[in-house]
Amino acid sequence: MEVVCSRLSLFPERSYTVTISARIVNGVVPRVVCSTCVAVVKHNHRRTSRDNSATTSSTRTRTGRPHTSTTGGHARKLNLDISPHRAVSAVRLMRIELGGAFADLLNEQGKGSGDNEMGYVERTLGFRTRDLEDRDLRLVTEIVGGTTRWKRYLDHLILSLCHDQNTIKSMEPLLLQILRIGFYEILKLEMPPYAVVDENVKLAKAALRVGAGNMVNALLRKLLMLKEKSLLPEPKVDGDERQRARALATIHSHPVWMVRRWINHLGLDEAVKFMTWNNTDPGFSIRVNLAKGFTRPDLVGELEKLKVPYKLSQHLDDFVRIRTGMQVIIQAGLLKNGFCSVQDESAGLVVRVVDPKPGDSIIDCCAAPGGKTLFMASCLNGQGSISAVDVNKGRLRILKETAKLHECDQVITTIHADLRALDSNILKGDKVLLDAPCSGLGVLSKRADLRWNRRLEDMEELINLQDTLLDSASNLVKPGGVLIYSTCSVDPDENEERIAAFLLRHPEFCVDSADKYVSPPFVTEGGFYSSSPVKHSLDGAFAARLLRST
Ligand SMILES: C[S@@+](CC[C@H](N)C(=O)[O-])C[C@H]1O[C@@H](n2cnc3c(N)ncnc32)[C@H](O)[C@@H]1O
Repeated sequence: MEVVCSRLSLFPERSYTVTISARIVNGVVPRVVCSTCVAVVKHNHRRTSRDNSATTSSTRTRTGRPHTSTTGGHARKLNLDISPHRAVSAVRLMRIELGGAFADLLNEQGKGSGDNEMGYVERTLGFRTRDLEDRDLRLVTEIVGGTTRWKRYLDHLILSLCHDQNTIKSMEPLLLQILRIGFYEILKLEMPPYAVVDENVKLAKAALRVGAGNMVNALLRKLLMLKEKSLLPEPKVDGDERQRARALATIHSHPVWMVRRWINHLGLDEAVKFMTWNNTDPGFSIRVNLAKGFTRPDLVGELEKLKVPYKLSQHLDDFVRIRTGMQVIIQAGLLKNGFCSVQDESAGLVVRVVDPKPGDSIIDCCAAPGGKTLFMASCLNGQGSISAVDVNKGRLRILKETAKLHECDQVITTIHADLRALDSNILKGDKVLLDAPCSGLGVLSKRADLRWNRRLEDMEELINLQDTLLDSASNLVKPGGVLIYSTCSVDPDENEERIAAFLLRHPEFCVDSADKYVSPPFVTEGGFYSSSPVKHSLDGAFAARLLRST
């Protein structure tokens, strides 16, 4: 029996196998929700059980478009009216929001995640638009990153502008993404407002139905009107500590628990500066690969040829900073050829704290995907060894392949193992780096969705793991050797507190100040390396050098 999904019309060209449990009464076919839409909805945790049940007799979507295609048929709809960057952004945002569920549905078509973006658009939105140009790609990156970061704030405004407070909860996932894109473009990007309204209305009509387009039109116009009159419904920062944190969390679009934590650790002003940093578009640093004989002047020459603006790093000789032009660098093949890699200077400075020298035997305990391993290997100049340990086989494979590409594989041995189970009688090193799994709270500007995936409960779990891994890593250090503990977090519980607890358990270790390895602005009172987004305009990172006496 051909079944028509009455729910989301997200996947108009798919055919479905659906088990209908409702009975046909008086010849009326019950309205059904296809398994695909149910899966999407379930993963969004937004549906009530009422929505998943068969209710009425309609057999068409609200556009009147059947939600099935003729079996095996691929009637392509070409819609050149739709701006491709918005269509791609909406699909990417669906993938971020619905995670594995949505990606799996896309892959069900037998096409992996490497498939091109327009294929995704076609399968999920139901039409083809023109291919992305470089400018579109830049816009996709900007819109997807920005909309993801500002999600809490955008949802607050969408909710405030809807008459019914439940509207946002029951809203179709795709409609919500289109609204967020429109709100973000109007509020945070300097885009011509009426074009934004027009384009997002067209997208909603083509991908969903006319009614969805009308809703987008009404809400975006209302937003424009309120913005022009400076009447946006902003939360007020007053009340008790919790209420103030809630308001700040909405204004700066972060989870409440993070805001409370930062106000405690940093004070209000610094916490606000930190959130502002997390919401800015990150620049990137590029490290040249000396192991391949490619030098910073070589990279500068290439960037000038490609007309990519750059600045030389003030902290590291092998690094340059760029704000734009990453696509151009990728297309020129500079990364694919192994001439350079993307690495934040904050991570490069951790390697400076390790201080790898030709002849060293180094163990990198949590090595994959290998950013620090490769930088350390390039410092060895072909002499010495790095044992790169990681529990994640896939990520370790990437490390191995990249090491080959970077021509520094001769000094690297990969070891697929859980550090906690590694035999310390077999493996010992002069320098042991533990770049521990952490909350990543120092890299929130680069990883737009991370703030929404981390929970307060994760912190305790991570702290316990960090303690256990520190104990295991310490067993691998030769007497007279050094243990370096690092994170990409700015949270004292994951940094200074872990070292203090470790030193109590291990009196055979003492702190070796980082001031011999990095410049004074990066050295804390306790002798640790710490980079701060607010102070140094770099990602947040931490490293402690601990000398073993016996
Ligand atoms: C912060 S990442 C390391 C990043 C890496 N050092 C770099 O610079 O590219 C943490 C790594 O720890 C690994 N890991 C987590 N638990 C582990 C364990 N018990 N044993 C070994 N590796 C582990 C994860 O698989 C992950 O690759």
